[in-house]
Amino acid sequence: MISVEHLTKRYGDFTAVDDLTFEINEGHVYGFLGPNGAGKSTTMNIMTGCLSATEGHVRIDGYDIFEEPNKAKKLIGYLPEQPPLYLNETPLEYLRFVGEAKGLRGAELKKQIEQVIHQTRIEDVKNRRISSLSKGYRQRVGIAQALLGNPKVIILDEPTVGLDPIQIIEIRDLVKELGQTHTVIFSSHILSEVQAICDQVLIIAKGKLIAFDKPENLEKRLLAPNEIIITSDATAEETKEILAGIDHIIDTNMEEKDTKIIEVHIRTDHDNIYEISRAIFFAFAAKGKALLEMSLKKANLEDIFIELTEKSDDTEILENGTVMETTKSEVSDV
Ligand SMILES: Nc1ncnc2c1ncn2[C@@H]1O[C@H](COP(=O)(O)OP(=O)(O)OP(=O)(O)O)[C@@H](O)[C@H]1O
Repeated sequence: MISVEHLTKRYGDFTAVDDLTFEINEGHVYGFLGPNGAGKSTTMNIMTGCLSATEGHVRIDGYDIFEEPNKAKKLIGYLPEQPPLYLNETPLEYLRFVGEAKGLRGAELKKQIEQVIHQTRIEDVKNRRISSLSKGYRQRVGIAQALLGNPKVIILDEPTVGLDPIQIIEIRDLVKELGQTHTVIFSSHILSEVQAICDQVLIIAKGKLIAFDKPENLEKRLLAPNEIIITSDATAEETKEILAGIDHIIDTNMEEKDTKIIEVHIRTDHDNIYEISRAIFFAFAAKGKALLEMSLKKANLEDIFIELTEKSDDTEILENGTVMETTKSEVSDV
C-alpha cells in the first residue's frame, strides 16, 4: 500500500530523517512511536506530499508522491499536528470547503459530508463556530476532513496531544474504528496508546527506524524477562552467600524490608530464566531458608522504548525487523 525507500530529509547539516525504509500494508493500524524531535512529523509530512525529501521515494499504491502527487494524494487523508482549521467557520462550512478542494461536488459532496460527520460524531456541533469548540471536537473536525474523498489511508499526526483523558479515550476509540475500514497510521510518543490501538509499531529515534513489529513481539523479542525478584527470611549475608554459589547471576540488588525479610532483584544472563529460578529455589531450601515470594519481571513497551531509543546511536534495523547493534553485541535475534 505504501512503500518508503531510503527516505532522508536534511536541514543543512542536520539530518531529521535518516534513510528510512519500510512497507505499510493495507488494513492495519500502524503506530509511529518516538520521542519529541524523532522525525515523526517530518516523515508524515513527506509521506503526504506536504514536504519534499532530500533523498528517497514514497509510493502510495504504486504512485510516487513526488512524481504523481495528485494520484498519490487522493489515496491519503491527513490530519497534521496543527490542523489548518478555519476558526470562524462552522464544521459544516469547513468540510464543504475541504470537500470541494478534494474535487467533490453536488450530491456526492453532501453524502460524504453527512457520512464523515456521522463517523466522527460531530452532528451536535456541526453548525457552531469552530472557534467555540473544545480541542477534542476540533480534532474530530480535523479527522472528518481527512476522511473526505474516502481515502484508503488515514495519517494522523499525534491526534491525542493536548486532549483531556476522556477526549483521549474517545479519539483512540475513533482511530480503532477507522482501522476497520482504512489503513491508519498515527504518531504518538505515548507507549500505552500505541500498545492499545495499533497492530504494528514503528519506533523512530533520531530520524532512524529502530524497530518495526507487533507490540507483543517487540516485548517478547527484545526484553524477555531477565530479572527474578525474591523475598526471603535469609539475612543479607546469607543471601549473598547462597547466590554466590549460582552461575549466570550478573547483578543483585538487595533491600531489607524489615529485620527478618529481604527482597532481592536478581538479573541473569542465562537464556532460560526458569532454570535459574529453580536453582535459586533449591539453593535457599538447602540452607534451610524460606523463599516467601518469587516472581519474574515482565517486560513492557516502556522498557523496550527506553532501551531502543537510548541505544539508537549504534543500532540499525534489518529487513526482517531484527534490531541490531552495530558497534556492540546483538540486541536481539528473532
Ligand atoms: N524546518 C526545519 N528546519 C530545521 N530543523 C527542523 C525543521 N523541521 C523540523 N526540524 C527538526 O527535525 C527534527 C525532527 O522533527 P519532527 O517534528 O519531525 O519530530 P517529531 O518526531 O514529529 O517530534 P514532535 O513530536 O516534537 O513533533 C527535530 O529535531 C526538529 O527540530
